[in-house]
Amino acid sequence: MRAILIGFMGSGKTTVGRLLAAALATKHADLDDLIVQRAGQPITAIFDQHGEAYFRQLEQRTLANAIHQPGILSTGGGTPTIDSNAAILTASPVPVIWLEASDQTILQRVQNDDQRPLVNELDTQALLALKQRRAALYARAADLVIQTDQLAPQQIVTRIQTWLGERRVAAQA
Ligand SMILES: Nc1ncnc2c1ncn2[C@@H]1O[C@H](COP(=O)(O)OP(=O)(O)O)[C@@H](O)[C@H]1O
Ligand SMILES: O=C(O)C1=C[C@@H](OP(=O)(O)O)[C@@H](O)[C@H](O)C1
Ligand SMILES: [Mg+2]
Repeated sequence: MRAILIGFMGSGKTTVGRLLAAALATKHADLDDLIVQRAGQPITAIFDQHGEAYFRQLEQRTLANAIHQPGILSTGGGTPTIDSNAAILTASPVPVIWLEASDQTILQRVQNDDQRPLVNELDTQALLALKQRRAALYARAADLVIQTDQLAPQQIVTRIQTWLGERRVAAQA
């Protein structure tokens, strides 16, 4: 992988990852899509029929495999909150980019989408409490943080490309 995107549900990992991969003319992998392929059922059905713990097992195995593939990886919002996943992210030389967004932005983006089991299950207060708890874990895993509230997806892509370019130059110096 050339870059890994992390952040809360609705922060734009899937959207930005796809655009970033296109801009870099490389592949895009979305961890949730890989899990759905592996399980043969949508995320909501995995949670309903097997529970979150089973989803997390699939997520861990899928991450361990995906990290060695080329391209851009968009994770799920819970990925870095599992210790073994955080260890994989930290051990890997691949840069980890945290897409940050305010509570208000996140709520606007996820509230009318029924494809996220945790959004369906938690009320607003509990969802925002989860976001707050996870922030420290995202911060620990991240090499770059981008505050995305005022940025369109393509602007975020440009920022990431600039940062990756600077990083490459610094590594060569
Ligand atoms: N920077 C942005 N500005 C406006 N809308 C965005 C932005 N990033 C993502 N979105 C929208 O927010 C929703 C959630 O984005 P998504 O990429 O699925 O997030 P994630 O994968 O982090 O859960 C989608 O409807 C997407 O179009
Ligand atoms: O935050 C989470 O625990 C989850 C986030 C989702 O991905 P997105 O962050 O892409 O919505 C998906 O992995 C699953 O619903 C669990
Ligand atoms: Mg996503």
